[in-house]
Amino acid sequence: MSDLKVGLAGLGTVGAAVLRMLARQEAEIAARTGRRIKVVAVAARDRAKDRGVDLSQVAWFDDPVALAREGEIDVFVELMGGEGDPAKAAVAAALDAGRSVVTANKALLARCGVELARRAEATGAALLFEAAVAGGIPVVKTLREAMEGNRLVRVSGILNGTCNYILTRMADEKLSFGVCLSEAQRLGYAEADPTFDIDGFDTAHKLALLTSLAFGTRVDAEAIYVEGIRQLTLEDLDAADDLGYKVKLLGVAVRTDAGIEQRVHPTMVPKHWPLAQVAGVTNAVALDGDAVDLTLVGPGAGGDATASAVVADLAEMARGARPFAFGMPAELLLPAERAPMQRHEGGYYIRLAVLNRPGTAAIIAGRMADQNISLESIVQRRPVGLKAEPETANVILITYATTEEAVRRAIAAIEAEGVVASLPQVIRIEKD
Ligand SMILES: NC(=O)C1=CN([C@@H]2O[C@H](COP(=O)(O)OP(=O)(O)OC[C@H]3O[C@@H](n4cnc5c(N)ncnc54)[C@H](O)[C@@H]3O)[C@@H](O)[C@H]2O)C=CC1
Ligand SMILES: N[C@@H](CC=O)C(=O)O
Ligand code: NA
Repeated sequence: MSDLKVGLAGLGTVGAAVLRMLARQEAEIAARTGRRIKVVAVAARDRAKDRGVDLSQVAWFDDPVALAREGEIDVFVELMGGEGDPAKAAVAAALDAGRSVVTANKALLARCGVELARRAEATGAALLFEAAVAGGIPVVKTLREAMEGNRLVRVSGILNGTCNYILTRMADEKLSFGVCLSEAQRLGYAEADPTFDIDGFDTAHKLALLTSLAFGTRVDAEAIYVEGIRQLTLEDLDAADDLGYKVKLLGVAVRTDAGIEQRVHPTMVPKHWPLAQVAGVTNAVALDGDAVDLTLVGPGAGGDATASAVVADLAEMARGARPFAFGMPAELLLPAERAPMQRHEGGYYIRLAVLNRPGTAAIIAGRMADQNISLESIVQRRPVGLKAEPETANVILITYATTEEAVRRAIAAIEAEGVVASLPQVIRIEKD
């Protein structure tokens, strides 16, 4: 059989790792798939940089779109990143020319995944993106191929390695947010613009793709309620620990009577839950079907972990597989009814920095009661480092199950009483 000729645009953390992995595994992959996978052309900004492989026989393109459109290739691999051009133009050019595409670019797919899937179908090309969701975990393939017999009810998990790395090191080693983020960047986990990670958008992009694969709906990132981890303090992580929880940034998509609820936010999970044990750059995705519940755990970011998924997609292409990008023809994907976040139900952690005055606790309890919110606990914690009688105190409330709407109303009513000194912290709780 002829070689599978690959053109690769973007030779950064993931692109360079893909080159090295293909070189390392060449014979093994050829034995398994019956074809050699050969990178014959690349587009990269820095020709001089050492990527640990010999690129002297490879054609260089300055313009990734030209590589995608004109390169003598069977498959175009997009590893530049970015939700717009040149990534979008290059992927579209390859698909329009009937060349299959492998990409790790969840930002691009979350914005125009359905459009790109349509382009692929129009020319008979494939669009594979295992690396775009939870790095090395084969969750896209699992949802596309292995859960057909199930009606999925919920898809959830830790989908961002950078955030889980930051939260783990902050909680375990009491390191500052900034130190942990810099380390995640140094290790190649973070996006080129790390605000995508820490403000929750990267998790939302991945969740949007999982939702489409799981529920057969059109990718709809706009429908996702998103909060990141930037506002979390060591004090919150400590308080959660004292209460028997770990804080994780979760992405959750769940069928409800009102439609599909999609949300990304820091979440307190009981310490004994397997999810709470998922540490560092590791990701975990739970797929809850009517017949099978399963959880996939593995490395969510980093060069080799992500390259593993890119190379698996290339091997699938070498075998001749041409699956639909989202598991079914794009025209059959349905628009999903959006369940509004205000109707979300669950427990809540609420930290209020309040003026240290008699009667404040009664005001808080009263406004909560007005909204029919039952409190599991109410604790006053002295702000970290303060020894003298403080002017403000942190009051931490844990609620029993209630609605987002009730919590927001109660907090607004407490703020209106003039006893709150700074913005309240709200963390949703998942319980047994
Ligand atoms: N780093 C990770 O752990 C993971 C990354 N991804 C995704 O993989 C993609 C690549 O990520 P990284 O390798 O981490 O990024 P990176 O920033 O290390 O590499 C991107 C490379 O693309 C090059 N590039 C950008 N624009 C270009 C252009 N116009 N022409 C030629 N080259 C261009 C850059 O110079 C850089 O070398 C992104 O879409 C990212 O979201 C997905 C999963 C995990
Ligand atoms: N920045 C992302 C990379 C993988 O998708 C992450 O940290 O998870
Ligand atoms: Na994956």
